[in-house]
Amino acid sequence: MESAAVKSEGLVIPLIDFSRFLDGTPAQRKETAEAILHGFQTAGFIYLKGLPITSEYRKSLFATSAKYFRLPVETKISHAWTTPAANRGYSAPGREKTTTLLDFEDVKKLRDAAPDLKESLEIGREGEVGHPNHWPVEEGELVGFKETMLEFHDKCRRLHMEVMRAIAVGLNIDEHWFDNYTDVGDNTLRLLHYPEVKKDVFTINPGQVRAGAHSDYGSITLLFQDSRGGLQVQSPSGKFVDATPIEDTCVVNAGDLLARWSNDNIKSTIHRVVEPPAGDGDVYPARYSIAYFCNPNFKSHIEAIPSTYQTEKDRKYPGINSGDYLVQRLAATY
Ligand SMILES: O=C(O)CCC(=O)C(=O)O
Ligand SMILES: [Fe+2]
Repeated sequence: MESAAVKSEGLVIPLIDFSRFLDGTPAQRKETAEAILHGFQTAGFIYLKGLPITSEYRKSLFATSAKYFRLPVETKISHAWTTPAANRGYSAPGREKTTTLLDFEDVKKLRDAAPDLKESLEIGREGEVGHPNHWPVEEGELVGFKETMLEFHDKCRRLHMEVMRAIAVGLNIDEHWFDNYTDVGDNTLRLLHYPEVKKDVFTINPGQVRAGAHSDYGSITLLFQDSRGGLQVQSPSGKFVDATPIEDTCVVNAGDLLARWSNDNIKSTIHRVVEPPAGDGDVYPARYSIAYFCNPNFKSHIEAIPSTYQTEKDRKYPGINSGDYLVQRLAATY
């Protein structure tokens, strides 16, 4: 059943057992779908447990990610991130600055003052014409890397479709309404590594964070975090609240395009990553997370979902192409 994973400063993030949607009775499915929609409408964030992802699988995935980040930086740079349209490859520390600013020059200033302390690898849909993934060479510890990541990409593609089905049930529209918008899997798997860092880096520069405050761009994000902590979500009053790691759960948050698609019925909430709770010693240990950014198929035309408005004049936004919207958002932050 449902309980609160986070409850602070007016922010309530529910913890929901997704197996009750996937395998439950019709009544359990409906109840779970309503809880999920309610979480997205109020916090913009939920935690899901009971996922078809075992803890062994998850451990092995994080171990594979850590092996990738152990590669020498020159090797990683050889398959670097290139353009917003491709959105694939390696980003070295300081490359991307996540922010709520939309102007490239404003973002640049902020990045120069307090670069994000993270590195990442973006993996897009394998086979997207014109945009090959930038795979590391498979040798040594990295043998099997591509297969592991593509398998996980597909598991998450299915999970995205199921979460959108839950949203549809919650909204009282056809359960499969979103299927034609989510089946292609134009989603991005992002491995993230926040390297070990001296504690005084944060005290010397009070603006320093591991990842700057931002909202995500797409439909939903599936976020798998390790046990370190540091993720924070903005409360209705503007305070940042810890979204503490809970074993074997996935944090799911709605993105800006889903907020727009739902006529602002669903919230895309600002979040960031700061230093974890202080432990002993003069360094904060490394943190790993794996984010899967889900999007409506890039070819989709996004217009207010039925049931999220009453009359034509209640529609807040004109229609927009999903792929164009996302590329425009990515272009500001790199
Ligand atoms: O690493 C995390 O926990 C959050 C990362 C994130 O919000 C992002 O990459 O959009
Ligand atoms: Fe994010």
